Amino acid sequence: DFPSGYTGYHNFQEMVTELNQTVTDHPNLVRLSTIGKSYQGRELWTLKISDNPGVDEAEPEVLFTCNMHAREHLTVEMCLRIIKQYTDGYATNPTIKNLVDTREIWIVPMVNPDGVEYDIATGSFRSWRKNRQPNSTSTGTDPNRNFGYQWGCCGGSSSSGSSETYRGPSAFSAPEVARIRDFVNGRVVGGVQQIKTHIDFHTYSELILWPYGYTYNDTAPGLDSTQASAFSTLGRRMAALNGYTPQQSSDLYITDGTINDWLWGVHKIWSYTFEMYPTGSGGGGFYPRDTVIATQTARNDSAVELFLSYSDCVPRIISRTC
Ligand SMILES: CC(C)C[C@H](NS(N)(=O)=O)C(=O)O
Ligand SMILES: [Zn+2]
Repeated sequence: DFPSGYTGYHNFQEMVTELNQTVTDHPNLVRLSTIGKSYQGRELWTLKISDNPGVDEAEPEVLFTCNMHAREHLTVEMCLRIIKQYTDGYATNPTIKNLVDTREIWIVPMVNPDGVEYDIATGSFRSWRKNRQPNSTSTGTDPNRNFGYQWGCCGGSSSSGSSETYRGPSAFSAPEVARIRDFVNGRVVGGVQQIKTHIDFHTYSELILWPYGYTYNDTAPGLDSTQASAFSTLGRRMAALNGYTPQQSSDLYITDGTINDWLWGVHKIWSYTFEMYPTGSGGGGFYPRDTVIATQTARNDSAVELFLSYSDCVPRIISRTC
């Protein structure tokens, strides 16, 4: 489990307990489901938040994913913060009520539960990143290099099984990644993808990132200048609220097979990565103590609210129609 100084973080079971409590507290606002299992058989729990959550209403859908990388434990806390804000806040905050009434919000708080449990299993952190799936030479596929858009195209991942950015033997070879693929593909209803926007929470560096990651070019097939402008405008507006640095993903470094590139490249979902606190190893790097959880998750409240407000039509932020 988490060592002392870190017991405020949620391990897999504590996260599940929190989800079950949310269902108990807000039965009319949430539905708990699983999109399948991790490599080692842990459920990939998914919470839907909306009015009439048992009904697929004709409302824009929003996806939040967290803890894809095992050691990035602050991110499961971010997904739990969003769950708390948009359920506990429903009765008292009219802005939150309106967003919940007019959107369907999907949250996957722990995309990589096997990696999370491995990282904390000995009581000392192991700096684990990947999933726990064996490969030909080592263990672990990087889920954020295993998605099937421009997979392995561009030097933004590794073919070596021991690498931290091992892309896997083929796209979607990681069960956790294949389950996200299946869930998102399943949200195509009547030929129309219902999910309009997505944020993938990572740590660290305090950045807001948008596609593409596989190329340095601002525009590329499937991403024109108007779309690039909408991505950057919303990214900059959110960064003004949380103090992160906004930039195209590849300005950080080239990556291929990421969730952001697949969600946009294949589904035209406006997909971002938030790299949370700290900016550098001075703040504890991947392992800030649990005393930062409350402030560093609440820090994103207004950015998430703005994001949800534009989730029906992101181009509206540059005065375009959908
Ligand atoms: C989303 C990309 C561009 C950055 C991310 N950085 S992290 N969270 O793994 O350190 C990653 O390498 O997957
Ligand atoms: Zn990460």
